[in-house]
Amino acid sequence: MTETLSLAAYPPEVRDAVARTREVVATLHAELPRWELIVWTAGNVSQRVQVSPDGPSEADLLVIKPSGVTYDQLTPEAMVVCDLDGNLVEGTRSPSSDTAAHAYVYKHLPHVGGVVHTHSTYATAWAARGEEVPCVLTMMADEFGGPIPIGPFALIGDDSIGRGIVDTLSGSRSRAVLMQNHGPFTIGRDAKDAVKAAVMVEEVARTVHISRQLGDLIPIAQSDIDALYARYQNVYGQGDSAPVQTDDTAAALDEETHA
Ligand SMILES: O=C(CO)[C@@H](O)[C@@H](O)COP(=O)(O)O
Repeated sequence: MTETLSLAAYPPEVRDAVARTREVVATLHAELPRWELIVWTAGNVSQRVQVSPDGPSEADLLVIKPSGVTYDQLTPEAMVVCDLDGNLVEGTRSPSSDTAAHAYVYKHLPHVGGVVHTHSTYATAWAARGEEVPCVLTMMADEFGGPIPIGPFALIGDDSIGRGIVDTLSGSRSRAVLMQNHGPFTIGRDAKDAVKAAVMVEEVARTVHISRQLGDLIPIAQSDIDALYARYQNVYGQGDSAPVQTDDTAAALDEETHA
């Protein structure tokens, strides 16, 4: 944590957005124990706060939980606000130890509005082997557009985890990456979308793990993966749950549209 800035330096509409985001991020942290994605304090959720009406920028802020605080204490007031260089903007406690990773993702992937990190059991077991989860379920094609990739081993404390996340996801349609020997990080158009990806990556990691113990996995043809993913982007649900679009997704959709 470096210099402390003040939220008073930001216009009222940003301060209001921070207050709303505190509520969202505090509420979403309760989803991690609810879906059994964490033990003790081993997980965190953040959401971007855009400071310009023109869209996301490196001047944005993020709201994240304080480090090492149990989830029963994570009220909106307990949340911490930082800029994308990790500077504390508002908060009485130290931000999550993964703040630098979250901030790096927001800085380098402007379409990302939410980031989640857990140590969920099955996804982390795949990370311990440095093995990507192959795309053998239609739900994986829907949600992740392919396999769940592995990111490099990286020590916590600087932006190396964030760099590993961005380098891995920039070449993938997946909204989840398994950082080797560490665990899953997920991204989304907002924090709720990233929490959904965290729930789904643990579900598919468990299913594929169990299936592989019982026999050989059957791959899904790439053309079918592409069709399932494109459908999920355009048809599933009420039209408001389409996952965050990466450059690859946008290109795939463009190809699909003009095929
Ligand atoms: O993975 C790690 C530490 O290795 C962290 O994500 C985990 O302990 C949660 O830390 P925070 O309580 O968010 O600082």
